[in-house]
Amino acid sequence: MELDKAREKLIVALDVDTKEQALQLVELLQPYAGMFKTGMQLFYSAGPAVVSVLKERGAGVFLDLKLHDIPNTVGHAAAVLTRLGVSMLTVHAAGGAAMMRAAAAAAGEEADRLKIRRPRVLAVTVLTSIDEQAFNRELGLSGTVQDRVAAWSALARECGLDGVVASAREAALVCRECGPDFLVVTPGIRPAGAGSGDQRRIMTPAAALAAGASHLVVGRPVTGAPDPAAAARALLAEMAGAV
Ligand SMILES: O=C(O)c1cc(=O)[nH]c(=O)n1[C@@H]1O[C@H](COP(=O)(O)O)[C@@H](O)[C@H]1O
Repeated sequence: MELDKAREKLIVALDVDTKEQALQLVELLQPYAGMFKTGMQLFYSAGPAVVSVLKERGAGVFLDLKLHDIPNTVGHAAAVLTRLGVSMLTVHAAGGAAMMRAAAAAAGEEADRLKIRRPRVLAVTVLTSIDEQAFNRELGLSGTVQDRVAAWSALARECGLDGVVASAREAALVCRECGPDFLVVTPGIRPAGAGSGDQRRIMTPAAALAAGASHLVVGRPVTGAPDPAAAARALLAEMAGAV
């Protein structure tokens, strides 16, 4: 794969407290990443304005707030977030079909009203920090993680969502279930030898792409490295060599 194509697939998670820290990372990492993810930590601390600041730098923004509430609340929240002009946003598949439909519809309607590009709405399936044991014993869900991810992916697609967030271990299954245009965004990426931290269902960048992941979300292995730019460069080189 060409480096440019690999870059489009790399999303760096800006899990920091301040706008200044986020901008410092963007400056270092923009040559290597196609998009930057603003999650709860940065958004709750720096506020919605941080999205505009990132966009001014030319960065595509993946706004990962994992909405999970009743359909009416999630629909209105998705409309508000659409106004920020983000490229992607997330809801939890566990919120159910009506909630996912409300999010997709509201994002589409608001984008049409403002004549802006509709953000891609993604369903978070089973968090990558959950292993089979926690899935069965703590969440009280029966069956396997793979089956749950496949079922929630199919439901998300039926509800008009653009893709899912899942571990790369389920990427091939989701591609088979939902087709090549459905996005499979995979966190829990760890280069060989990197510490897994709180992640449980992990994969290397090359293996994730080979399994069919459309985008890789990477945080600490890059942002926590002594030289984040060098870590991102190495990761991108591994991705480019993968398929
Ligand atoms: O929605 C997400 O992005 C997400 C879903 C998931 O199942 N697991 C997961 O780790 N994430 C996010 O992906 C990023 C992973 O960060 P690192 O573990 O530092 O690479 C974090 O920002 C998480 O919030």
